[in-house]
Order: sequence, then structure tokens, then C-alpha cells
Amino acid sequence: MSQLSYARYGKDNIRLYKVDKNEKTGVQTVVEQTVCTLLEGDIDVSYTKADNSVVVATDTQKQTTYILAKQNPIDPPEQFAAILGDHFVKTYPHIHVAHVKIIQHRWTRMNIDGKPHPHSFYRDSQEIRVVEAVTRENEGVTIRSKIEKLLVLKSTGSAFHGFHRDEFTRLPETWDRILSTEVEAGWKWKTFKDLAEVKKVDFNAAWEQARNITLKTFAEDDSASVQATMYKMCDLILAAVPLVEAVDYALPNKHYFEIDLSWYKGLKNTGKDATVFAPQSDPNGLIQCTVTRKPKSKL
Ligand SMILES: O=c1[nH]c(=O)c2[nH]c(=O)[nH]c2[nH]1
Repeated sequence: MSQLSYARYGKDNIRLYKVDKNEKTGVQTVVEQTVCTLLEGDIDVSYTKADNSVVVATDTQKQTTYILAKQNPIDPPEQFAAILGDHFVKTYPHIHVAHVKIIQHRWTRMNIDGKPHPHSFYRDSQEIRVVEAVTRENEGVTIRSKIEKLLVLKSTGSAFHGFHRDEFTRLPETWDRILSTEVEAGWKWKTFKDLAEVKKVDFNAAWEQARNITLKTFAEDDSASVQATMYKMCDLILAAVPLVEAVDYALPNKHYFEIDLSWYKGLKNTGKDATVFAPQSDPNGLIQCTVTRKPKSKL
């Protein structure tokens, strides 16, 4: 009557920490990640016939993550995700696809008395670096890198006017508003043919470029809208990282409402006099886009 249409399974929320100890300088460097591994392949009978012989236990996937983390660098996370995926599809003939997601958490080195401290770090924000890698047997590796939860605000330099108006429109036009968003930015790499090709890429430099472009464009653009500003970010990242095929953003527009305080002794707090605002938690705008390269003209 029924059939298994799709299946994958694995271990989620594998928490991982690795320290690199430079014995010469005494400087230690730490990386903390949350890893998810999900495997696909000839595993149907484990669902349909209660046959566990095909199951690479989720505990085995967790132990493998620890062992490969010991034997390989875990930074950049893109490379470690590809190392894990490569291991699963090569080690088990009946496993054909490995999905590996890695969330990298921030541990920023402390500056004490103006000097970087050799072994002390702090969490400077909830921002995370995310990697989603899919390794397919004999087909290569696809990787998407992401920035998430990067909270930004500019107190001026943002406008929104000239938008469509009809009988449902209440929003006044503005030439000066607060702009705040929690950046979710992703960039999809070209398909890599194997792990060796992945190992040649400087993923950390690309992450830094994408992050710097996001912040600089947000700060410096005389924003006509979230849409127009995010398109500029996408365009700049495509230009900066040639191996990237597509860039996407999802930006919530976190509204800050003016408050009319004129009822109190004629206090002026609207328009150019507005200094006290009411931050809104919901609803929020949500603006998304994906930008790719124009196909090369054949002329
Ligand atoms: O930058 C914006 N884009 C919109 O689409 C929109 N809609 C809205 O109400 N405010 C804004 N701001």
C-alpha cells in the first residue's frame, strides 16, 4: 500500500571543540562547532523490513566526527564538512550521499592591557558561521556557506519612498529612517569534483570578504530600500569570490516606530525631531533574494 519515498538519518547537535596549542609561542587557538551528519543510500530495509544490518549507527557517525576532528583540521568548517562527507561515502559502499551541516560559534580572543591574550576568549555575539555540504558518490561536493544572526542597525542613511500607493496604503514615505536587520547571507560554491579540489579553496578569506562587504555596504550605502541595498551586497560578493555561483540574503526589516509625544506639554518627537523610538519585535518585513552571474554573451 505504501512505499518509502525518501530517507536519510544521522546525528544532530554533535558538539565539538578543538584546541590548537602552539608549543613554541604558547598561543592557543580554539574552534567550537555543532555538527549534523545525515546519510542517504541503500537503507530502505532498515525502515521497511526492520533490518538494521545497513544502519551505520548514529552513534558511529558521532564517534567518526570526533576521530576525524582529531586527525584533521576542523577549520575552515567547509573543508571539515567535506572531509566528513568524503569519509562516509568512501567507507560504506551502500552509503551514496552525506549531508553535513556545521555551525561554528564565535570565540574571540581577549585583548588584555592592549595585548591579545594567548588562551582566553569571549563570545562577542550570537552570530554564527554555517556550512551545508553535500557529498555525492562519484559526483563531487556542493557547499553553501552562510552568515546568520549578525544583528546590525544604522540610525540614519536609509530612506523608503516612491513605493506603490493605493487605497490599502497607510505607510508615509520617509527620507530618513532607522534601518536594522539580522543578516542571513549565503553563498553557494561551484560544485567541487572531489576533496582535493575543496582543499585548495580559501574559505576563511571568502567568509571575511562576504562579512566585510555586508557590513561596509550596510554602513555606507545611502539605502533606498532593503531590496536595493541587499542587491549591491550580492553583486559585490560575486565580484570578490570567483568560485561562488550564487549569493542569497534574507533580511528581516526590524522596525523602529516614531512616538508622538506632543500630548505631553507639546513635546516634539516626530519627523526631524524624533529621538525616542519604540523598537518593534513583530511583525517585521522580510526581504529575500538570490543573485547569480549573468550567462556570458556568446558574441
Ligand atoms: O526597505 C523596505 N522595503 C519594503 O519592501 C518595505 N515595505 C515597508 O513597509 N517598508 C519597507 N522597507
